[in-house]
Amino acid sequence: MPSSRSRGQQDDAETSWRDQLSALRNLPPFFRLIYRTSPSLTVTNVLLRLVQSALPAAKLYVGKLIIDEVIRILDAGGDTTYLWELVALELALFLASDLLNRGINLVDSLLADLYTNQTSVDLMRHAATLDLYHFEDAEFYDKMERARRQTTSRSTLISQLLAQFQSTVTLVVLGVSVAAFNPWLIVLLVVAVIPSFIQENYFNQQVYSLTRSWTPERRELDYLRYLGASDVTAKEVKIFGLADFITTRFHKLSMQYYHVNRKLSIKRASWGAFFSAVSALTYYGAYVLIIFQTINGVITVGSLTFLSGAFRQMQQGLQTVLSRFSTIGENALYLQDLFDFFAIRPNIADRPGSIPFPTQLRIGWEFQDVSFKYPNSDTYAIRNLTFKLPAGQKLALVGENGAGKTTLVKLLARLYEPTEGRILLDGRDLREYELSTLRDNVGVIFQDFFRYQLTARENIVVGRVEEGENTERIQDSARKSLAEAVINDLAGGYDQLLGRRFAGAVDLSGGQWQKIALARAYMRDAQLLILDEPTSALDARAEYEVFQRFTALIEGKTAVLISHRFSTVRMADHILFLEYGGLLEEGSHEELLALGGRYAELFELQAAGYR
Ligand SMILES: Nc1ncnc2c1ncn2[C@@H]1O[C@H](COP(=O)(O)OP(=O)(O)OP(=O)(O)O)[C@@H](O)[C@H]1O
Repeated sequence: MPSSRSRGQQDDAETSWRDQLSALRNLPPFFRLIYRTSPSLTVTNVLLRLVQSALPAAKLYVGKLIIDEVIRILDAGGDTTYLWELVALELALFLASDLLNRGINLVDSLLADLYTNQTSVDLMRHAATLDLYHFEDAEFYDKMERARRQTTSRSTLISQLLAQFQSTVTLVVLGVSVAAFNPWLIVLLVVAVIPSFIQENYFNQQVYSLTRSWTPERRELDYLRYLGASDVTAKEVKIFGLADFITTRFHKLSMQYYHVNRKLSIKRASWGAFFSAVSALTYYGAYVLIIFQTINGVITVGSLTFLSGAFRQMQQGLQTVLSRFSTIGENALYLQDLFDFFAIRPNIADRPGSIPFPTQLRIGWEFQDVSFKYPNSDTYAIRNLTFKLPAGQKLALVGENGAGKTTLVKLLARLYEPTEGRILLDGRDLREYELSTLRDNVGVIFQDFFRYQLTARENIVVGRVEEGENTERIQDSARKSLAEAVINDLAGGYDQLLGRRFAGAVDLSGGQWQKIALARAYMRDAQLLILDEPTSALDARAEYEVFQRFTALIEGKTAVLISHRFSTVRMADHILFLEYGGLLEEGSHEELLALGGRYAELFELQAAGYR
């Protein structure tokens, strides 16, 4: 995959410190998201951490007082009450710190769980508002994939962010008390930690660039993993003997990733070791300085333990704060993906002043010189199409594979909008109607309808979830679509779990699935019903029966049928014959036969096959 590699390397160079710093601007909206998830947990968390952050300095200071008091008693003797009070106080501080830590961890994990749930819901809701073409676009898919990862992995950012706040307060408290004894210790501290921070930050940013630039490959790896081990593909993998093909491809790609990643990890570990040695040296430098001061009588032995303890804690604390700062910066960069995803707006949306779909169609639909190009394609899928679909008419679409039948259906349902020309509904542009009522009134069963791994009943109910409790309607729909016989044969009847994914589920044949999916069409009160070849797996007689019932049962409603079987197509009032996205012939079955054109030719071809 040479092209994507070179693109990846370009990304490497592009993701700079500046990106990371500017990504920090994502933190306030992120914090608002956390707060919105649970205001009470967020406030509790901050308060607990605030108290906790004062404890390290307090514990060290009480330790100092204890040592000084012990030395005083050793030198001069006297009452030990004060000493025991100090010991009791240190114990209390220790217990409080442990308790606070547990409280903080608990609140952190509760908050993270709630946040993950909330963002997952937000993500699904937002995805539902987007245009169909977004999902057919690879770049969008990468973005969505990255955003999806954010919903779970970003929950650790919550505790990082709050811990950062806590550590900073701890550092300030320790810093003020150390500076009171010897300000030079602070300078030493900063000198020791800054270079290590810079290297840490550099490598974090490298890892981010690497992960990001490998998104397409990681998606491919996920896909290969799915191909290699999934119920859906198992059959073909066996028949075609694809296991080796898939695993070799997976292995090759995963090793490529492993090698670049290993190189970076080794570099990171080596530099990390070097800087940690520098840290150790400065710590002992400071230690020697404090020991000299104690020997010279400038400070007490208690202060020696306080200062060396505080210095070590500050050094570790500062290192943690700085490296966490770069992890936060890196996480904030990832957060950008989530916010970018939420910023995508659908093009197909209600316009100001949109009107509800007519309760009763008067005129019907009209295509006026409609042309359409898929956003990612240079060629027209529909070309200069002009035709009328009067209210109540049963229209059939015929044409060879790729002629544009499904595309025309997508335009009718406004899943896409024409690139040129207009689609009118009762004399007004389709875009003037509210999307929600349009979707309620246009029911489509696609050839690649979805097989939900749910119960038979739920598989029908998805046609109109509002009617989920209406058993009569569900059974009626099943009867109309010929699914009733299929369901009656199932051990669990309507409550039988279908598919292969879950335990106790029963899989159906292609034709049986189609009958169930067709029942969805009858669940709706839609004014336009479209069947886009959902009957291809039915035998010829069953398809004939299904369509005959369909046209009779939806009497008075407008319908569009797509089928490659002429025995079915001839039932329609009007037929459009499409070729290369354009209209080649149109008329009733008899008219088209009389015309003696392509329709007649293909009809004869099929009829001859049956003779
Ligand atoms: N999502 C898409 N992005 C880009 N091009 C597409 C997309 N879907 C379809 N096309 C192209 O648009 C043209 C029309 O496809 P369409 O699916 O409408 O044909 P069809 O008549 O329904 O075919 P079939 O009988 O095989 O179902 C084809 O050339 C196809 O390659």
